[in-house]
Amino acid sequence: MQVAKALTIAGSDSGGGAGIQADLKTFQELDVFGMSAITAVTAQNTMGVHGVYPLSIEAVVQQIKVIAEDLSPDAVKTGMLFSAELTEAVANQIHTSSWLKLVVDPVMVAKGGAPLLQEQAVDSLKRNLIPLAHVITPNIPEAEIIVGFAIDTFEKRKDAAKAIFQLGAQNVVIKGGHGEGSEVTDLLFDGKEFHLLKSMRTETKHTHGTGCTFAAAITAEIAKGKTVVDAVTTAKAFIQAAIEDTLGIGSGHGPTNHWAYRRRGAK
Ligand SMILES: Nc1ncnc2c1ncn2[C@@H]1O[C@H](COP(=O)(O)OP(=O)(O)O)[C@@H](O)[C@H]1O
Ligand SMILES: Cc1ncc(COP(=O)(O)O)c(N)n1
Repeated sequence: MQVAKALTIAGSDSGGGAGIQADLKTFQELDVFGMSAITAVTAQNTMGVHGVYPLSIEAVVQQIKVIAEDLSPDAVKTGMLFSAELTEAVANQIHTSSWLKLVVDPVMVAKGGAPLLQEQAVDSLKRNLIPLAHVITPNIPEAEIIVGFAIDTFEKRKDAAKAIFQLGAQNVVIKGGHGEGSEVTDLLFDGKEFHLLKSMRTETKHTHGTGCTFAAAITAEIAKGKTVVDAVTTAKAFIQAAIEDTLGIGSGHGPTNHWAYRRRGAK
């Protein structure tokens, strides 16, 4: 039996909707064996981030090294990296392990506003990690921080995708959750062409972990050998189902429904 394997290098969300937990649930739903290297533990629920406890560089590097020695992932995803030092150490390990199928979700701020990446780490992200990315998936505020200009029109979004491509990412997906209108459009730039992925916008407050889940679904599909366009298309359907079939749990911004895509028989 051929088993596709994916590794997530990210933060733990005790509330289970984002971070490592969202990634592993998504990998499993898409028939991919999931592995994790935890960068930070967060005390989090649907009301917000109540504590952030980064792990030591040594602890993070060792998790990645032992996976590299034994389990060779077919694709790797990064999420919350918290500091410049952790970002650089993770990038070094990915480079040393020659992991080419890398999906970078440049997590910066939680939906409730808590910082998950220190400001001084943005430089390290741009210098060390983005050049290794096969796919990068910023939301609009993250893309603005990376490129340093405001994205207030669709043309500017295209300019931002080109600018991030120039930093070395081979495929750039600028997600549209933070845009406006009755549709949500994600924009994929592969260096040559722009691809638009559209869905109806669901009016809901339960969008905790949408970015993590979307990037994890891309990673799972790439681990199975799918092209980037196909992987992003499946990921868009996966997250749309997860948002539409809401679980409605927690009193704040609740998690998405990681079962929804499979239960719909969409797989
Ligand atoms: N209200 C919504 N309705 C439908 N799809 C959404 C909605 N919000 C986000 N999405 C989708 O979820 C994914 C994550 O988008 P976004 O919210 O922009 O990222 P992040 O969680 O990083 O802020 C994207 O594929 C986007 O199209
Ligand atoms: C540990 C961790 N990682 C990432 C996010 C971002 O979540 P979102 O996908 O909602 O932007 C989070 N809230 N917690």
